[in-house]
Amino acid sequence: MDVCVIGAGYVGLTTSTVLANYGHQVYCVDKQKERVEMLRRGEIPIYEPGLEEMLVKNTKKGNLLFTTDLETAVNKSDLIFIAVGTPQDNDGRTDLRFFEGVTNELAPLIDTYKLVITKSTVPLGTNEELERKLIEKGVLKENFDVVSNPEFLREGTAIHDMLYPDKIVIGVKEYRAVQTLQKLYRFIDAPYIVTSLSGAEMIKYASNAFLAVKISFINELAKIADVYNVDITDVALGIGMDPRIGHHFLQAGLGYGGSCLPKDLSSLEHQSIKKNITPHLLQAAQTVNDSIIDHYIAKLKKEIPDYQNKKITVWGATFKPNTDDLRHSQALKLIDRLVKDGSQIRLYDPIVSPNIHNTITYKDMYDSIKDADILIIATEWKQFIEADWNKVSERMRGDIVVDCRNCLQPYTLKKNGLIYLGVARP
Ligand SMILES: NC(=O)C1=CN([C@@H]2O[C@H](COP(=O)(O)OP(=O)(O)OC[C@H]3O[C@@H](n4cnc5c(N)ncnc54)[C@H](O)[C@@H]3O)[C@@H](O)[C@H]2O)C=CC1
Ligand SMILES: O=C(O)[C@H]1O[C@H](OP(=O)(O)OP(=O)(O)OC[C@H]2O[C@@H](n3ccc(=O)[nH]c3=O)[C@H](O)[C@@H]2O)[C@H](O)[C@@H](O)[C@@H]1O
Repeated sequence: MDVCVIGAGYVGLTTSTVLANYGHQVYCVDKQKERVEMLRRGEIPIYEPGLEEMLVKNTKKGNLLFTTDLETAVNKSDLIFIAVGTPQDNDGRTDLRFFEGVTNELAPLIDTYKLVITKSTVPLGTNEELERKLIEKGVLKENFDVVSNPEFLREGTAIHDMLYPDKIVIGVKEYRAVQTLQKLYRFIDAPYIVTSLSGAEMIKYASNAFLAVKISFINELAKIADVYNVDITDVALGIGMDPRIGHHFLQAGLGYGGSCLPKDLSSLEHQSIKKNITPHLLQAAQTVNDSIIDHYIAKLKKEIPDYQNKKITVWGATFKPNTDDLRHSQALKLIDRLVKDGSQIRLYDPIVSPNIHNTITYKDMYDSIKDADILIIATEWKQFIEADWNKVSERMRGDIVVDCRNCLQPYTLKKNGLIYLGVARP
């Protein structure tokens, strides 16, 4: 099938590459000229394991073309995916600027039948509104169907998640659209959940909200466990054995960040308030997440009252491992807070070198800890979990390692003469 994908971000690039890899002809459109030129050269603007190789292979085969020319891409395609960003505005609502921009650009280009598929995460009612606007702008009703097909991939495992999803959610008004999508996704073996346009929109928000609530739940329990000298990892293991609870998303730590969980939870909160429903649980999850940095700074202060005068090294800047995404990174929030308190920070991250006031970034992990008094692990990259702790101990001046992600083995550190401070791990 001939497919146009609008937006060459994490979702647009993964969708385009996977569809091209399984035999479809894909035109991936982005309005950023430099990004398109980079992609044409086979360079990828994001870090996503495995994506570059698959992208380059399909670009060379001619299955995957990058362009800024929306008109040609739409003319050549039967299916149009919208995968542009839907960020958070200053009040925490969804900023639909890019999505509405696409609606306006698409309307004059649709003069034969197209399936318009929304991959972007959009508030309830947005796809109904998209249909209404296209008709209002002169597109004939018989020339298109709108489909809501939200994406559930995680950064860092995007290709795997797209190829092996636990379900494919399709919100439709016309059943014929379901058959077309089943043909498109014939290489994916997953159950289909077919629902209304807003039903699909809500499944997406509900998923991210549930994950955020689950993380805040374990983080709140970690605070309680800490004061009772209980190891929170034992508690997570214990409750996770119950299949009704499950082990996933029970890792206590610095809290959730990234480009989606925080913004989608906040958006759902606003969508709810707009209809006069107070979303107590959603608000509580955000309150817990917002409190974590302060909580652990207070803990650090208790252990080391003059921590501002110490040499602190932070390992990890991205919002989680295996991505270069710094959006809403809790690690960056922690660094920001330490800098505000007067500390000079030395930072090492395996992928990014962000330019942060009063922070020196290092290219080598072990150089970054030379003469450090305190080492803080803010993101659980594999390199940190597998670090040579004897070397760390020799390089550091002090002996304190703060594991904000509970990703290290306390015993290994203690064996190497280091003091381990985890999250509720006595
Ligand atoms: N990042 C992720 O892991 C996931 C994101 N989502 C959702 O997917 C959507 C996209 O997210 P990301 O890929 O992270 O976004 P992104 O911000 O990384 O990329 C969006 C791209 O769209 C382009 N764009 C904006 N307006 C355009 C226009 N009018 N024409 C052509 N290109 C345009 C931008 O230049 C940018 O390259 C969001 O709604 C997000 O909530 C859903 C699941 C996973
Ligand atoms: O809508 C989206 O964009 C995506 O948002 C999340 O994916 P992602 O943001 O890539 O990252 P996650 O793996 O969900 O992690 C989110 C945050 O939660 C934190 N986390 C995760 C799990 C856990 O147990 N504890 C915890 O603190 C991570 O460190 C990270 O900061 C969802 O997991 C995806 O299903 C969804 O498609």
